[in-house]
Amino acid sequence: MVGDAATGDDALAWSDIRYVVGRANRVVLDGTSGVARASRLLGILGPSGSGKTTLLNVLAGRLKTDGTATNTATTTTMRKRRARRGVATGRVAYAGDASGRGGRGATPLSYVEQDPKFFSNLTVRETLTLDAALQGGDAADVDAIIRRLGLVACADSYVGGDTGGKAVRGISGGERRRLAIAAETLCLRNARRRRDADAGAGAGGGHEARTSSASSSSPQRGGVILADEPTTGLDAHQADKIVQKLRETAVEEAAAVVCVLHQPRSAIFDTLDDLLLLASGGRVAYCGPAKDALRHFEEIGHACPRYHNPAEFLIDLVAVDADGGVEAERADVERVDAIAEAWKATAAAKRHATAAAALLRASDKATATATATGIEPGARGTREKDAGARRRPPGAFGQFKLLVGRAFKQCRREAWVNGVRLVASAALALAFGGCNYDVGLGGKSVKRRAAVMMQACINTSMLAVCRSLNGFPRERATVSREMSRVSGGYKPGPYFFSKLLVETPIDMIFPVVFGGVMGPMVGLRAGGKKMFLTTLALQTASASCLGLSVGALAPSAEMALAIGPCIMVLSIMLGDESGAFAEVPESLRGVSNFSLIKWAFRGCLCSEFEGLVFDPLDKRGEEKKKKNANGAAGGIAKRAARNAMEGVCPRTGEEVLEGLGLPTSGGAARAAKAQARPIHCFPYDRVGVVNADP
Ligand SMILES: Nc1ncnc2c1ncn2[C@@H]1O[C@H](COP(=O)(O)OP(=O)(O)OP(=O)(O)O)[C@@H](O)[C@H]1O
Repeated sequence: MVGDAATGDDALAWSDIRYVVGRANRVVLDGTSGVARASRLLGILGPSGSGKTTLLNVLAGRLKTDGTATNTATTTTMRKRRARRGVATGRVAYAGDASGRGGRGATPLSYVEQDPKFFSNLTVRETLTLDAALQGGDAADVDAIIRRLGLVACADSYVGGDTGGKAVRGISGGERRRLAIAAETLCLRNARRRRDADAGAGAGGGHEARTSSASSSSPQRGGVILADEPTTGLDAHQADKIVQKLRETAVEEAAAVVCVLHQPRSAIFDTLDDLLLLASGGRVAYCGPAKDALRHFEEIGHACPRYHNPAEFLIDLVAVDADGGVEAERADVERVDAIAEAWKATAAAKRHATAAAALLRASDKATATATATGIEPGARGTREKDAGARRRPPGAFGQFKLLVGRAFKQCRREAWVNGVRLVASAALALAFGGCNYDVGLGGKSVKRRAAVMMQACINTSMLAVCRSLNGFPRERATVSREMSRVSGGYKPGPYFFSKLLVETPIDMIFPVVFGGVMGPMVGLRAGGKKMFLTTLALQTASASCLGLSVGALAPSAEMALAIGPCIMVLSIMLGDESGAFAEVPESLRGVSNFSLIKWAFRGCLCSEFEGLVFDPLDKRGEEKKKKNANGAAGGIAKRAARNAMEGVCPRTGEEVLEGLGLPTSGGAARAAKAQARPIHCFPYDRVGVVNADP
């Protein structure tokens, strides 16, 4: 029978997948069933909007299924309710995974993204070597995979792109896709290796129990690779090459490779082992060997005209054209209905409809046998063969070390960016210093010193927040792909701390340069310089933490860039606890502890005024002040500070601090401690305290 090939090597089966969306309950997938087999390349084809990507997401476990069997009574209301929660109904079963909910379970599974993102300033080889190290894999695999995927010529070129580093020209689009396949194959290989080396865990052993003889004789093979539109945007030659490589990978790894394809040309269609044709409305029109597809459609009255591209013919055949008028649309719907019904009547379709349940039963049975005999499934022959592959993926500290290495490499290769930042910091300091040149020690200098401190705090934190808000969301897609990998996926902690350890000290240099140049120009107290610069440096670290947290918690880069500045403005509004510039209402005093500016400003004021002795006869800066005064002096101070602002010269800085309600000794050190707190307790997993009360 057409489409009913050998059944002993099903690696993945799904049955009766149904998914509806929106208030109108639009059906995206309508009872879709099928199988993917080990060592074969299955192409999913269909008109635009037929649900190809949605189905791939279901197979990947990105869109969960509820695990209901084909004939389980599920009411329409239940289905709708689940759809509203973003859950599809039906079953997805991987060989070796008994859950039926489409999760990856113990089955090695890799997903090749449509637009794969990598760290732009690592080379192809470095990218794969780091992946292998994170997965506890064999470095020799990297060279083999580079050769297999035809990446030898570009192995030492930067990956390029604008994510995860500076925007650089790198490898071509085709090479990038092949790199993605290489990375995911490596991941699959290491996941399998670990599963097989983990004789005790053995949940994936069902795979060997059921898959081909090649797979059982070599524990290093098997698994599933899913690829979403890997040829989109490539020229015909590159697209051919990608599909060819996917097929080679399926054979070499004995893996089931499933890919969504858009309008493939004949050569690509010929490369496919199996074909799943989805009709408009998410129904299956065909699922079986690609070479038998045209015969099946000929048998039901739809012969492919000579010299037509079979892929285009089939896609057109199952498409409903809503723009061609009512009659044409009705004819299309009737044709597609007939094709879907004809497929349902085939023996292959009936087998597919129950294949997922069979796969789950087989997994259950393998697990039960293993429990009864004490021999773990998949353990057969693996201990001896895989003795050298027992290396475990590194733990959190090992991951941290590897990620620090990458962060360091990135920073080294972006040295020119830091050079520009250094020059910009010095230039900004000159501008600040020029505007507030030599404020002197007279009464008027109190206000000007306070203003300089506030401006320095705002400038420092804004620069640090903007940098991490701009940088991190660009890395995020790459990082979340790496984190979610079935093998070598790391936790957020090692990643964030590696960034903080490498990037923050570099970031701290710029405020120190800024303060170091600006301070003497303004005439800030020399004795307070060390604490002033420390405060600015800590301020940068706190602001970077805030930027990274917002970047991690916001769902998109755009939202992060919208939220970050709002938090900064609030921080500025609530940052002046002393009331030197703006009164913070009593009811908001508690909230002001979360202000990024508050502790930095307090630290700067304390470091500047503690130990400062004023000179009432010093009139430096006053003439200029009169010109600029504009009558604004009235609102900026209170108590003794107000007197000082109005020209009544205090004797010491402590008097000013007392007037502002700040500690007269040790205040800067305590503020620094408060600033450092969010760096110790980096809140990467929640939006929370940014600056805590000391
Ligand atoms: N969560 C969702 N909410 C609303 N509509 C959705 C959702 N998921 C999928 N759809 C709709 O379901 C249909 C199928 O989407 P899908 O991306 O799977 O199609 P496709 O066959 O891959 O299309 P294309 O070939 O154009 O990429 C589309 O019309 C899409 O808009």
